Amino acid sequence: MPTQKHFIIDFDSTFTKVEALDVLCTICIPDPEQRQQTLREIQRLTDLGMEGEIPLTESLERRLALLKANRSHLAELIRQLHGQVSESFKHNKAFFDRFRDDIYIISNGFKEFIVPIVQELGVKPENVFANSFTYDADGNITGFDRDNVLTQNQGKGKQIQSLNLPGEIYVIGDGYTDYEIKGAGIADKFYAFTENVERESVMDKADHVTPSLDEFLYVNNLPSALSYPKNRIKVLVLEGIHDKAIQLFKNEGYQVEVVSGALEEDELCERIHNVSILCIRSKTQVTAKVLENASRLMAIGAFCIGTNQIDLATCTERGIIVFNAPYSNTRSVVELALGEILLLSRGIVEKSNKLHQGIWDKSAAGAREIRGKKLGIIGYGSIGSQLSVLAESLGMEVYFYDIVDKLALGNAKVCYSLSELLAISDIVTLHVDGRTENKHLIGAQEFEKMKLGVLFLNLSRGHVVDLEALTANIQSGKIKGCAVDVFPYEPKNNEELFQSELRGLPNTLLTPHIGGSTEEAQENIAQYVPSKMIDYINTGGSYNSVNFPNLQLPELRNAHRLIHVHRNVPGILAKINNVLAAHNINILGQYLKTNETIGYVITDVDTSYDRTMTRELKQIPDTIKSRTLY
Ligand SMILES: NC(=O)c1ccc[n+]([C@@H]2O[C@H](COP(=O)([O-])OP(=O)(O)OC[C@H]3O[C@@H](n4cnc5c(N)ncnc54)[C@H](O)[C@@H]3O)[C@@H](O)[C@H]2O)c1
Ligand SMILES: O=C(O)CC[C@@H](O)C(=O)O
Repeated sequence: MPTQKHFIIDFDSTFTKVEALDVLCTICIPDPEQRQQTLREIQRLTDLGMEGEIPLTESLERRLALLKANRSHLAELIRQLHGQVSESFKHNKAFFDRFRDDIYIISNGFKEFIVPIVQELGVKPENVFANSFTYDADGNITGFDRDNVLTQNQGKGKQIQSLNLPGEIYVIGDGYTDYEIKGAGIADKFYAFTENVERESVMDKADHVTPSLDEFLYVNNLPSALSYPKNRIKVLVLEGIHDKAIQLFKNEGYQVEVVSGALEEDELCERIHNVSILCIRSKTQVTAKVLENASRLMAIGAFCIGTNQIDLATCTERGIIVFNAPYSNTRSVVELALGEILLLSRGIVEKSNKLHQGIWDKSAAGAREIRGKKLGIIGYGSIGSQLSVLAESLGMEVYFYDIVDKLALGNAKVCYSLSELLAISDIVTLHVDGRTENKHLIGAQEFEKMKLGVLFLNLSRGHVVDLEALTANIQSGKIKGCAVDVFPYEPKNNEELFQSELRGLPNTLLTPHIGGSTEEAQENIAQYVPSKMIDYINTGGSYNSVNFPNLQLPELRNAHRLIHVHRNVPGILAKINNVLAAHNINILGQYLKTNETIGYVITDVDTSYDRTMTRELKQIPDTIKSRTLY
């Protein structure tokens, strides 16, 4: 017969996100300034009591004296506390139902407000042990019932002892008085609960730090609302990604580690072992070697457009999904390109540099309007085509070349070869993607084909242009003005020196890969990419991923979802269904999509089944990854 388990749960900052007396303070002190002052003092006294610095009775006495609360305030307090139950408690109602008889709330708070709140999750009122207020004739709260054992030193332990509970006792709480129960040898295990507050002195003493009730249930093999505790999902965020992304991951309950710059291959290999989600921009190279070290990696987010820095083929073979932000910074790049075209046409770099040296060079020589000039766009994708529209609206004549048939927007004219475009354009601007075949797409021969005095821009990828040839053509005067935002090697952070043959060349605008670096774009990206990754973790949805077959999935309701990624070989779907049939499992919905490398099958099933089935799914030959969601 399994040993009976009893669960002792603290109330303030554990069952609820807040300390009830803090909330009471905001209700019963009307003057804002006095309220703030009192609140600060109350919080200080709470911490002193919770960390074991002063006796809890003293902390309680001093807080109540400051509050000057009345019985009439309690209804509003209870109303507000109803909305403050800890998230992981709320979604684990099934645990509270199943262990109704074995769950106890033992708190140094007050029964008057604890009972109505914990009853919401089905805790029995007779299993709540807490203090009670004392009142005067006008209903003012004067103190607390001194005969209650909870007012004594080690009161919680004494209370539990008096219950004579057979079996194992587990305590979950955030305060020193919760640890004391275990310290006095009355409980078997103490779990420091950190979903709402983290107290080092309490965490140090815990058998296990539990950032949520899900984690507690997971480590104790108890029924949980989630298939996997979110706090076990580690996110590594590199390259100065916008804070909004970090916040979104934290809100989900993930553990987030942030590094401001990029990491070299060996460093990344070291740090990626326990990482489930990797977030990068354009600098970090995610190589096959990195991926070999990433046994837990589920998803990579490229917080940019380009994904050429990621070994996509290996990611796919390993069942690692990749997302990017294909449109979030398009407008920013287009605006920079346009601004640079205007500045270069007027020779503003030279003029500005000279004036900084005190040289007044007021002349129109070589300065041109962009109206009526021929703009040649190489790569007519999201950026190229948007630039085409804006450039036309400024009166430019637009030509474009793309290796794929593209619909010309407005009056833009298609060129059928790169040579044709190079020969016709007054300004050449590069907006191709970073595929390896595009290395040195523009070199000596291509510069040769351009007009004398051409303006040249590269805001796509560094390796697309042969820099030696570019330098020679700027020095010779063939290129009259040039703007470069991307380089074959880019510093990994703002501390590293930028070395390039382009430094110091005339009428050459150099920018540190900031085409997409506007606050608007970075914020958009930081919203878009995490939302895709979180959706993939929570539902299996792969819509708009770079390398997975794209599946948009219905919400999971009263079902478990089996996610299976496998090599794209014949017969896997049949094998999955054979396993399910052998276990007599009812399929509620099934979705399959494949690409050249992998198949992606999602199966929603009834929730009661023999859990050994999931092991059998993993053992199907050619399985890459398999997980269950609920
Ligand atoms: N500087 C920055 O900060 C910044 C910001 C965003 C994007 N980018 C880069 O800009 C480039 C374009 O981005 P996008 O969103 O428009 O990409 P996109 O994929 O929408 O468009 C790229 C286009 O280039 C075409 N193409 C590829 N190779 C070609 C070739 N050899 N000749 C002609 N056409 C070719 C493709 O067919 C496609 O139409 C990418 O390299 C991206 O990484 C840079
Ligand atoms: O922000 C970055 O690092 C890259 C920006 C840009 O090159 C992109 O691919 O979106």
